[in-house]
Amino acid sequence: MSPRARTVLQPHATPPEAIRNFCIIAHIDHGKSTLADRMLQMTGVVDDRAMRAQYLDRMDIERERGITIKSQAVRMPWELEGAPVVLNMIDTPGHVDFTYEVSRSLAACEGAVLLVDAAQGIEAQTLANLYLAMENELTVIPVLNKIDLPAAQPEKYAEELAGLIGCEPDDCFRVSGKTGVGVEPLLDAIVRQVPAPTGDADAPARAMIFDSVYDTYRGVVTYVRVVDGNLNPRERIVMMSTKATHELLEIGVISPEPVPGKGLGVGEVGYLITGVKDVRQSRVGDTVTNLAKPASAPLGGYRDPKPMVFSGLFPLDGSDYPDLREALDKLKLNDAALVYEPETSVALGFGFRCGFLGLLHLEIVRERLEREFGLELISTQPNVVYDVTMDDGTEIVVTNPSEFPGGKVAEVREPKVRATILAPSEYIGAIMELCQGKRGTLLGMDYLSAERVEMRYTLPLAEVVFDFFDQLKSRTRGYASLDYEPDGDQVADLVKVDILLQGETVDAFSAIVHKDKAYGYGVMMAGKLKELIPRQQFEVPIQAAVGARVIARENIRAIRKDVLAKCYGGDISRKRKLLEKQKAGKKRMKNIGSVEVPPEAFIAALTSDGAGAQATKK
Ligand SMILES: Nc1nc2c(ncn2[C@@H]2O[C@H](COP(=O)(O)OP(=O)(O)OP(=O)(O)O)[C@@H](O)[C@H]2O)c(=O)[nH]1
Repeated sequence: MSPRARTVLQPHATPPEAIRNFCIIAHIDHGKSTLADRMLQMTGVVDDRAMRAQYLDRMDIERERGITIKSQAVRMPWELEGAPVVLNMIDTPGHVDFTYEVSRSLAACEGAVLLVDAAQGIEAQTLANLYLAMENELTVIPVLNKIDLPAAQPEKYAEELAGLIGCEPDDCFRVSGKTGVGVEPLLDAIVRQVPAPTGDADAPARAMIFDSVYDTYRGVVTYVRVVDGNLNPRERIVMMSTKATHELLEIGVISPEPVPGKGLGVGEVGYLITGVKDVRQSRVGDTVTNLAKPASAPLGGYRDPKPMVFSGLFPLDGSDYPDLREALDKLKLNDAALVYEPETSVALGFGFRCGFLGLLHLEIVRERLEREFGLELISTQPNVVYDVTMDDGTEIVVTNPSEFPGGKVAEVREPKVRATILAPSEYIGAIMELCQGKRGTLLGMDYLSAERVEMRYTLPLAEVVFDFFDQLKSRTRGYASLDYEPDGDQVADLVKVDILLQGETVDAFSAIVHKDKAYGYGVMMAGKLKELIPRQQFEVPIQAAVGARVIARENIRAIRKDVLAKCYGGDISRKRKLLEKQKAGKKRMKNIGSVEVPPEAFIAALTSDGAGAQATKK
């Protein structure tokens, strides 16, 4: 694969007419990173020897799981009919948890390559991303990928894709990111079809931050798209949402490694370094301007990252608590959406209540804590945020079930989402049944072709974050895909179910559930704990209760474990040894009242129903 000859334009001296800013949008696994790799190779940005699979996915976790968490922007030189051009490719994350980051990356572009796996067809995220691209008024180039696969059906899916975006099936490009077939014509099409950026070169500088990444050596690296004016090294800049000022220590482009330059002009995409150490000081969506000649208004679309899902994280070994705090402090530098505060649990000891964008975000954070910081953790059932209004008008925001007020509650509001589900039409019945069971409301249904249907629902977020995705997959044999976005909140009939061991509430197991599901949750949890908690020397009742009303009960029968039974003859030193051993074993136990529970029982009870398992790759 030899790169085509080209002239390289310098960032500060590139006229906007020669710039094309585009991104690749696709459902997870449809081959976005592979296609991006091929483009890097064909434009000569990465030579064949340095190429490694998924060049742009830098974090180890990303490469191992094959998902893209952080977007990156790469500048690629290209030439069409003798005219040099610059292609800025912005790689976007594909998962629902990161929709806001996707929307900011899209806002930095004029065009989008809509990539669809030619063996799979359109999926829920293809649609969600297409709608986002249309909202941002991007020119969409439809592309069918993986045409080298024997199972590829490009003709069939070209019809589907053309019907969706209103073009002719022949307008859909057919490529293979793996073999490189069709990629060169696609690069030419990007130059022809995607509009060049427009902006006022003489106006005060305005650049939008679409990503910011913490680098151990350089501090925060901020990715920006210049809309008006220009940014130059050593200038002082202002972040318009926080009014914080910084000096521009370095400004440049990524191609594919950082190349410092003399500045960025209208339409350019690049990075800046100011020496700040925390990504919160350089927020995605914010506008950067010049301190000496500031812009009067920021660019639109800025939003604070808002955690949607909360969970408690506790070290398995209580003495690791300071390490956990330090690890979270470090992770926060790279993750503006992660929030946490100390929490104490009767059952699990000292830990942190953490807020995440969604379940995948939770899993990634947890995995990084375990892998990069060597911590062993227990995480409690994830829950959403509830707004509770009391009879006397007091408002309480509940991020932890144990904070749910016991008094006179007037109203509880829970977040809801708009979900888009795509599946073969034979599964309509199964999907409807599932969504109804999850308190969903059908908003509409459309056939994309004779055998594929798009269903739109509103669902409570709390029902989606548990095992919804797993159930959807199993009921549709893996054929359905799901995407969702926040859609305000709704009043719901919710109660808190407590689990009591010998009359003591075990806070880690309290849950806020719909009234109709309280009984089911109580019976399930009591049954599970009965299996998991070893018998004690006295009878232990396990109860599930809503307020003072017990809704389910199990008993763990008593035993008397006589460790001295084997010890005949009365050898006192051996007796002592056995008693010592028993004492050491007891040390690891957590005490709930007088009931001793091994930590493993908590872990099993909290994880065995797969609450977090659905956050893995789609
Ligand atoms: N046969 C074939 N396989 C491909 C092609 N493009 C990608 N793949 C494979 O499809 C899988 C997913 O590709 P990725 O490039 O990681 O997909 P992605 O869309 O970037 O995935 P995320 O980063 O998770 O969003 C990988 O196993 C690739 O090797 C192609 O053109 N042909």
